[in-house]
Amino acid sequence: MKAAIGSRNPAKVKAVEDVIDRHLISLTALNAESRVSEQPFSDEETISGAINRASYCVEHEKADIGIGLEGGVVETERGVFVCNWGALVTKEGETFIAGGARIPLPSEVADRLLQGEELGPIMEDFTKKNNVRRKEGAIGTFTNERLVRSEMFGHIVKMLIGQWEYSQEGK
Ligand SMILES: O=P(O)(O)OP(=O)(O)OP(=O)(O)OC[C@H]1O[C@@H](n2cnc3c(O)ncnc32)[C@H](O)[C@@H]1O
Ligand SMILES: [Mg+2]
Repeated sequence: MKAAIGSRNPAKVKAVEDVIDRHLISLTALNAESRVSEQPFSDEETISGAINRASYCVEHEKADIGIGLEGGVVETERGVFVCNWGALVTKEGETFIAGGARIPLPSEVADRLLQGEELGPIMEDFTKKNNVRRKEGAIGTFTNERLVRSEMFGHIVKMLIGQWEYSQEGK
């Protein structure tokens, strides 16, 4: 069984490596097109990005299962929240989706997002650290690293693989 993850971001690749059984499933990581904005601004756009990445893996990498993980933000009456979505697409054409933990962003960060900046660079400025998005992520920074980006994506991957396994039972 061949799986592919549609990103080379270590926070995303680690999430999949931590969950799948590498004895049963081989894993390739590739930069898949999300075909949404660099900074998705709604659940729907973020879900589309995740599905597009997962489908790209099945089409271009001939994977049995493609996994797409996408980060975005959503504007609510209680502020701008980080949102994260994952999709698993099978070569048979089934699609499973799952959403991740979300927290509100501080107003300094939210204001810059609303002015059109991307969360990745904003986080580097805010923390004075490089590559936050490839490491702890915004979710890690603002939870005092009690929940880092790879673990948050790991929850999503568990929910994706679990739904796919459940659908296989009795087949
Ligand atoms: O290489 P890819 O897979 O694209 O990984 P990415 O870090 O760019 O992640 P996404 O494209 O899924 O995220 C969309 C945007 O939101 C930013 N972003 C999302 N979550 C973040 C986080 O937890 N910390 C920092 N930046 C984040 C990211 O830098 C992008 O600008
Ligand atoms: Mg990106």
